[in-house]
Amino acid sequence: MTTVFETIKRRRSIGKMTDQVPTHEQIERILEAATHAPNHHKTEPWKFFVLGGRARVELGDVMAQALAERHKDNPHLCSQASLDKERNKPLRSPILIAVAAEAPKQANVLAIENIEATAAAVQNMLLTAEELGLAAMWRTGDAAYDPQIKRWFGLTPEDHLVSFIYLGYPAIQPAERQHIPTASKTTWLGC
Ligand SMILES: Cc1cc2nc3c(=O)[nH]c(=O)nc-3n(C[C@H](O)[C@H](O)[C@H](O)COP(=O)(O)O)c2cc1C
Repeated sequence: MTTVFETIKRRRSIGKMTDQVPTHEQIERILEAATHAPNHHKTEPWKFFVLGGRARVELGDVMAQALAERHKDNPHLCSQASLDKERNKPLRSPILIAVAAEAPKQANVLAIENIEATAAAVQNMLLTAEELGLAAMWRTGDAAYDPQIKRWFGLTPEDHLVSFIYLGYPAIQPAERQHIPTASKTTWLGC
């Protein structure tokens, strides 16, 4: 039986995936794991958009349009090659899950706490993907913060796209990663 700690240590971002599509059961398990994340005021602020097949092509088209719009005053920053690159991004994996944090609906809820809860949900998803033997990668980039992209998902400008999770089966082995020792990040007080 693998422990949570072992799964945490084994998880790595994997950017290259095969064409094999994860099953609905696998995706549903990943979504369920997300909903067990801690969240203040029990807001459960997350929303998930599972994209496969043509939906990824449609998102890529909107991402390319949004890129062109962002650079409309400096079109030289927006070559055909960069538009094509942007359009192809969602095709890097067979499934893409966009994870959003809703803007607060109650006065006592802080936007940052909804984002934090959703980030915890994303980590649950990455760990569950790891446990299922899938490859996953948390990506953002300018598209995640673009109001036009949010609108395409039916989100408001105040909602936050916390993660595009690229999901599939690994086509590569992740490279070694060196961690900064916790000692240099930690201050012990009173113990
Ligand atoms: C908020 C956030 C945004 C990220 N966005 C990107 C991204 O746009 N592109 C990318 O290649 N990786 C992105 N990553 C993944 C990191 O590059 C990756 O987690 C880091 O290199 C550590 O590698 P590991 O996940 O294998 O431990 C993002 C991670 C987080 C937490």
